[in-house]
Amino acid sequence: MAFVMQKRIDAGLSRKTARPQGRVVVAPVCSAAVEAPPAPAAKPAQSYGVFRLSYDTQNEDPSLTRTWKKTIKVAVTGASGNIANHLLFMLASGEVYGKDQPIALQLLGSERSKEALEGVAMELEDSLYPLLREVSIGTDPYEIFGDADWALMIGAKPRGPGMERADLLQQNGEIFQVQGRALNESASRNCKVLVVGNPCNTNALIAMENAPNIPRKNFHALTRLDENRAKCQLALKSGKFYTSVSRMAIWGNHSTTQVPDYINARIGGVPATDLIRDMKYFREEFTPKVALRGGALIKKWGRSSAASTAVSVADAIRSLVVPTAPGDCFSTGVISDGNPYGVREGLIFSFPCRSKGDGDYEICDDFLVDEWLRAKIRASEDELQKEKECVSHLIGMMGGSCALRGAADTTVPGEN
Ligand SMILES: NC(=O)c1ccc[n+]([C@@H]2O[C@H](COP(=O)([O-])OP(=O)(O)OC[C@H]3O[C@@H](n4cnc5c(N)ncnc54)[C@H](O)[C@@H]3O)[C@@H](O)[C@H]2O)c1
Repeated sequence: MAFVMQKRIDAGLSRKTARPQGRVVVAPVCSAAVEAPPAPAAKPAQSYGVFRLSYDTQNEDPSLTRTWKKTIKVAVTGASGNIANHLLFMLASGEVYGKDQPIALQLLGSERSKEALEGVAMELEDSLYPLLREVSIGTDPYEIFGDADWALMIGAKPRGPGMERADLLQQNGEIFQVQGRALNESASRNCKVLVVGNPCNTNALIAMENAPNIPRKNFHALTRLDENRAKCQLALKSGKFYTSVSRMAIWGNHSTTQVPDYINARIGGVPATDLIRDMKYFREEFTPKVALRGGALIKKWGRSSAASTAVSVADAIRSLVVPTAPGDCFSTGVISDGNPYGVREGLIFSFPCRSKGDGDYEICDDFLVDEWLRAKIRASEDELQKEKECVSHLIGMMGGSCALRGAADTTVPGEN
């Protein structure tokens, strides 16, 4: 049921006093800020700039606010980075969660990006998005994840010169261990978590294993960009516009071992393999074109694919809050526990999924897996198992050794 959101002013204090815990500065109706009494638990992040001001939706255009839902809190890490620079404005505009969904953005940056983060908040202020009701910024994940309904984990360090993927796993794994613990402590118990920062599958695994208070099912790694790229390639090859491509699954890791599944894909409702009768193309061209697309883009433009990644994050979220069309699927990296395809349990693995639009999902169980596909899936699964062993010390597992040292680099070109 929709209801009118309201920031009521009682006894001269803003809604922030409604939160029992935390030491917060509150803004009285018409005078300078006063301090609320200190409380024991972790303090919530303070609102930024214009977002400290009070509002009352009863004074706003009722045709706009009448049907609004309760505000959701969305935490975004790496908020001053390239991907977030596109994504935040999509989130605030309502095109991701809906035009009736007010939103609070809680933005996490690193110590180095503090000033830039303030710049991002200023741009959000100046954009005057009606649905954007609160913005807070900070560098403490315990604060920024406070009560978050969604955590979009984009922030990660880039690979330094000469670093192997195994080093990146270690470096960024430590970030996701800390942030997983913070999610566990501070976020909503049903927080949905989408990890973008690479290596995203294993980072999501680390965050999940460090956040036992949040259901394992709620953790996702972004493979939607790969799905979107695969749809585009099938459109280019078939001569049919990309809106006609469905059931385009990505299996496995977000790396060059990913498996874009042409066997189950459809174009205009017809199996892609009926329309494109060219197995050599599928096996030798299609798969590498999808996996290497980011590198091709950098060669042309000198920039990484931040905009299309942001769009794919928006798509990934929408896939969970809007029901999946009958017979279709979307790809997302999720916990493999209990999957119907015999993939080893305990990995964050990309599967074809569907959703009723309630934030939850199920893994589709009706995808055909032939011998070729199975071998490819197995290779990606093996890689993820090795990645897991490389970070065993970050997820409370005993005795893993890192077999990826000196291995071929499978990071998607154009990404760290
Ligand atoms: N899964 C995918 O499909 C996909 C696609 C593209 C990029 N990526 C990955 O997304 C990540 C971000 O890409 P980008 O282009 O936005 O990079 P970027 O370097 O522009 O931004 C990253 C931001 O993260 C911040 N950061 C670093 N450590 C942090 C921490 N501990 N907490 C919070 N913030 C922190 C940095 O200060 C920086 O502002 C990279 O790891 C990249 O490889 C994933």
